[in-house]
Amino acid sequence: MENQRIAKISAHLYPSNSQVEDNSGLRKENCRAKGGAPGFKVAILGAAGGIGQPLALLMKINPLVSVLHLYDVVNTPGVTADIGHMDTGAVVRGFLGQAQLESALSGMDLVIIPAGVPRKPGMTRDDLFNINAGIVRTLCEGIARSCPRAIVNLISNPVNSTVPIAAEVFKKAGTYDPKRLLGVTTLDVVRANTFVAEVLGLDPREVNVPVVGGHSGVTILPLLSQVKPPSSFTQQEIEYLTDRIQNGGTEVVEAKAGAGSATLSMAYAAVKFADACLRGLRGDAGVVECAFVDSKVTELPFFASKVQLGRNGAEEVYQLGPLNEYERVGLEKAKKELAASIQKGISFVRK
Ligand SMILES: NC(=O)c1ccc[n+]([C@@H]2O[C@H](COP(=O)([O-])OP(=O)(O)OC[C@H]3O[C@@H](n4cnc5c(N)ncnc54)[C@H](O)[C@@H]3O)[C@@H](O)[C@H]2O)c1
Ligand SMILES: O=C(O)C[C@H](O)C(=O)O
Repeated sequence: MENQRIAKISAHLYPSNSQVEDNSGLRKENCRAKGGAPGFKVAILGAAGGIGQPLALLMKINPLVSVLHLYDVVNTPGVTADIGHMDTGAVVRGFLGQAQLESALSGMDLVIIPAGVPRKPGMTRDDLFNINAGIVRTLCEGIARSCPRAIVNLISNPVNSTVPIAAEVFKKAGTYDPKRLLGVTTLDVVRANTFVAEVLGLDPREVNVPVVGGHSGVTILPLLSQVKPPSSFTQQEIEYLTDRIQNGGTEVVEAKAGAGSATLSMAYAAVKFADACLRGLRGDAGVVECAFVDSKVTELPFFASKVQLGRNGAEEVYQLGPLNEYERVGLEKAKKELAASIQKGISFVRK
């Protein structure tokens, strides 16, 4: 019933998914456009949300994007109308509700997923599992049907479990390509760069901190011994920075006091990562970012580390490099928690 109502509203709002208004009498097919500009086709699932809206805005500005599909179960007509008026290259189309998921996904090169509920103070990311696991499963089933070769950037929490869920869905459908599924941990790197730069008195744009493991509490493992430019830290600085990076998400959740979690810095991080994926797809050399991927770096089936992005997604997953004693202890803690979260995701689909 609800789906029918949404489909009806949507058909009215998007008669041909044209950017040209019907009420002028001028229809898309009567315009002089010769087809899309060169570039990649990108879909955002959860595009009307706190992350989705600024992410859509930033992707509309990205010169590598020719077509931008905005999908959500609410509010995409308004977001699409608004963003569609920006005089940048990408053509924007909106899709509302499950009935339009297939159209939203068909032909996409990159799918970014920030759909799902965010934390409130006092919650862990794992507390989101019960709601977000089902959302991610449904969306990934759609990807397996409509764009099985797309690169997938998964943002929805808990990332340590939603990436294994997505992998299981794709395996079930026979479409799993481990290189094409990437859990987005860029916000941890963005935060680490910011906090380390502050301590060292540097410009954050000059700093690069590898952050490995996963995306929750102790699974977020900054490798301060590998910071670029090479830097040394006191033990007090190491403990302060590790704690702040691991709890950066909670810092924002508490500051927002019930109004959600990081959205603006996350949209920035998501675009940074998506842009790297698109440059990789284009064939640029030397595009390296941290991401939570199918991995043989540890005994765990998934792990975040530096990956080389190319025409096929995560083409090379890099080893961790030399760790100091503090980082080795942190790695053991991270692996213990990660193992349980990964298994929880796998069991959700296999049960
Ligand atoms: N990976 C990271 O670093 C990171 C950072 C910040 C937030 N997150 C996570 O991202 C998710 C979204 O956060 P937010 O602040 O944008 O939340 P939000 O509630 O503001 O937006 C979520 C959007 O998802 C939509 N949605 C719900 N079910 C859907 C479905 N089945 N299909 C499509 N869309 C659906 C909602 O309608 C809403 O518009 C949360 O799970 C949050 O924890 C991850
Ligand atoms: O902390 C959260 O719940 C959202 C996100 O994972 C973050 O790191 O900001």
